[in-house]
Amino acid sequence: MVSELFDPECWEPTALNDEFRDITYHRAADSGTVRIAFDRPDVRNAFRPRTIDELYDALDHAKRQTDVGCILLTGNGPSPKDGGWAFCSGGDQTSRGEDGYQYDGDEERASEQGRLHILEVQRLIRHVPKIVVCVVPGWAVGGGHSLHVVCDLTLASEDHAKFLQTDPDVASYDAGFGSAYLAKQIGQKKAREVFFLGKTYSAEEAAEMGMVNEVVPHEEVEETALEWGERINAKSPTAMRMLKYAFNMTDDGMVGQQVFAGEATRLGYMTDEAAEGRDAFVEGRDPDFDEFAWHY
Ligand SMILES: CC(C)(COP(=O)(O)OP(=O)(O)OC[C@H]1O[C@@H](n2cnc3c(N)ncnc32)[C@H](O)[C@@H]1OP(=O)(O)O)[C@@H](O)C(=O)NCCC(=O)NCCSC(=O)CCC(=O)c1ccccc1C(=O)O
Repeated sequence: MVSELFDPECWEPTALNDEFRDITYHRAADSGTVRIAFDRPDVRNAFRPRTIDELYDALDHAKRQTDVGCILLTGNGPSPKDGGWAFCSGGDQTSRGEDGYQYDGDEERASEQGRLHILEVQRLIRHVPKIVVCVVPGWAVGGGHSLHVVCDLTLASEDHAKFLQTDPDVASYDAGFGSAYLAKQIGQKKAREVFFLGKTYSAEEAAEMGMVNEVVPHEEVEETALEWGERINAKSPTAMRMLKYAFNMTDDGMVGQQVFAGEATRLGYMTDEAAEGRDAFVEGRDPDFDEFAWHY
């Protein structure tokens, strides 16, 4: 069993799925939605360096599927130990060494240095030209909380989802999206409360604060997520991509401008006008742009 909420009839394992140990990676049987899930339920889906490597690889693979418009990011469960549910409880504190999180005991990667590369995953979620939905079936804590913040949308289980920031308890601090971008979502006072008081919020409270889009009964979470995927996939890929980058741009500085502008350039390249510029160069003649309007 992948997860108690996982309906095997709706999903097919991707080619990469068998290579992964810490996550699972499926594609919807009849729509352009993929499901990437933390698969360490006995430790509330805490991530170690290997987990992050696999997550990055799955997201990067999903990015390159041109018939996929929606990525669901979730956590498998419940825990076989105590029945607890989690999306993700952040960095695995037992893997934490002096210079980051260690590949200890991971025979394939043991020689590498400590890592802090969940931020690379955050940036990929931010820039992937698809809509990323965080599907929260239980705890979203620490670095797991920050992941939900950076996703485009969040759907939460009414019964088990709980939101908590423990970063300062373990002397960690996500000073980027996890905190500053959270403040854009729920306001400065509330974001400071999340970090400085470390309260636990229910799914309903998180929705009222503006960091969760919708709360549904636990057993309906994945069904609803798949419905969201279908809604997303029915829309114009170009419009959705440009909108995502437009939403990002005001907070992402020059990188936000670069990503949006890159897509504008792609659209420009698709025109006859751009073809004339390219062809003129290749044919060794001056370009003739006379037939192209100076649009206003
Ligand atoms: C998540 C809890 C609130 C759940 O509480 P509860 O339901 O009572 O369950 P427990 O009995 O506590 O836990 C069950 C079981 O899981 C183990 N476990 C839980 N979380 C972790 C964890 N994060 N690491 C390791 N193990 C974990 C727990 O020990 C139990 O094991 P047993 O053997 O069964 O006893 C609660 O568990 C909790 O508070 N967990 C800790 C949450 C936490 O502090 N997370 C780390 C925050 S810091 C972080 O995430 C790093 C952020 C980060 O990645 C980053 C930030 C900035 C720059 C770079 C980076 C980066 O790249 O790393």
